[in-house]
Amino acid sequence: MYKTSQIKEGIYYVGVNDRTKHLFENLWPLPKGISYNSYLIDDDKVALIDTVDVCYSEVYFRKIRSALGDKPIDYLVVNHMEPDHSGSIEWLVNQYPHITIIGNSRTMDMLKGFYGITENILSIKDADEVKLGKNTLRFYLTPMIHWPETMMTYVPELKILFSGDAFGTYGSLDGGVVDSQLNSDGYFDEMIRYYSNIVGKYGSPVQAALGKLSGIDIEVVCSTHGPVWTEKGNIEKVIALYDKLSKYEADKGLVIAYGSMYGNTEQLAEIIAASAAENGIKNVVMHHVSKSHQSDILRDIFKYRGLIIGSPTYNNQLYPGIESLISALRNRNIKDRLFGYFGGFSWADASLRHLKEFAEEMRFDIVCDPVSMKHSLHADVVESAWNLGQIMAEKLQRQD
Ligand SMILES: Cc1cc2nc3c(=O)[nH]c(=O)nc-3n(C[C@H](O)[C@H](O)[C@H](O)COP(=O)(O)O)c2cc1C
Repeated sequence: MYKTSQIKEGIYYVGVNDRTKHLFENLWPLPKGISYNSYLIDDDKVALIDTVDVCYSEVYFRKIRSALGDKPIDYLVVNHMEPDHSGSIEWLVNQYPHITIIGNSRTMDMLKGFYGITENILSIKDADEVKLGKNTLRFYLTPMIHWPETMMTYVPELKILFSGDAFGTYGSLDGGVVDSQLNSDGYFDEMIRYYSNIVGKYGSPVQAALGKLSGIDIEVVCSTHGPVWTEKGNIEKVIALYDKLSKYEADKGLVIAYGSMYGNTEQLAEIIAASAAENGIKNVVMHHVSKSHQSDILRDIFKYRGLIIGSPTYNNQLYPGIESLISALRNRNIKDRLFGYFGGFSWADASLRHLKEFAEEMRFDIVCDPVSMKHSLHADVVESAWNLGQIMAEKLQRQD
């Protein structure tokens, strides 16, 4: 038996915590675990919103049973088909053979492809409604947050939005499920990391979705990962955060991401950072790409407006970790950054050429000429590194 959390009258949390997986999508570290959230609406008709990762089907089923007893489930709403949410669908259909699965046309294609399900399905269109009894399910298609079938489900009577992955965070739910029951401070930084890792490419679809939701009165946000947001300040905060991140707007601060094998490029990075600090930038975050996980570097680049990248020339290319980072930034269409770059070489420079091409392609605002270092730090190189940090700081200060 479980004591299932009630979020509002008749709305139960039946999600699970995963504290064993190391990497989400086998890519992104989970130092504090993750939750897969699913919700049960117990009305005249019973609806389940999303499921959980297949590894947790058993405990999920026990949670549902604790809330519902032998009562059947009428509907499963699939807001998102990614397997961390759809993984228990096949299993659920075996337990509840008469359940009707609600999704949109893109969902149906995936249900068939992933799980061979073609029967007992209800394909809805944008703004369609399904009446449960006291409550109504209204569906909003919000494609490409971050898959094509993604949608959200709103219950107007309770002003609850089941938002899918939007507004989700890494981090398990330790004790409380609802923000008012837990200390939510640490989740906001994890929400930015989650956004930058998973959703970051899709700024325009997020803006379209926010536009669609703007006329809706929302008192509770039930995402598929992390806390349920109920407190007034928090709901505004998470929506504002998504608005800001999806417009690629950022705070005053500087990320210096660099690679270095023997420390020369690293010393250049140190000088640039010291200069930026001396010129008033308190938020300076340095990432050695071989040490910091890309997940954290992306989070900080989404957070801060200033970006300086440094790389030694490596077999006529960029340092591999820098190559990988700029590929991730390209993939996410990161925009509107104040940009500087620096590089080292010993016989024929290539890193600055590659970084220049990257900056121009991304239409970054290049703050000044790059810093080029042959072999090691000489006085003129130190001078131009200091200059780069100073100009970056001055441009960031003007952002106020
Ligand atoms: C595996 C390897 C490949 C390199 N390839 C080049 C190259 O193609 N062109 C070049 O001018 N220098 C090349 N270098 C030299 C480094 O770019 C140069 O020494 C740089 O200053 C090293 O910076 P670091 O001290 O921060 O590691 C290479 C060095 C290594 C170890």
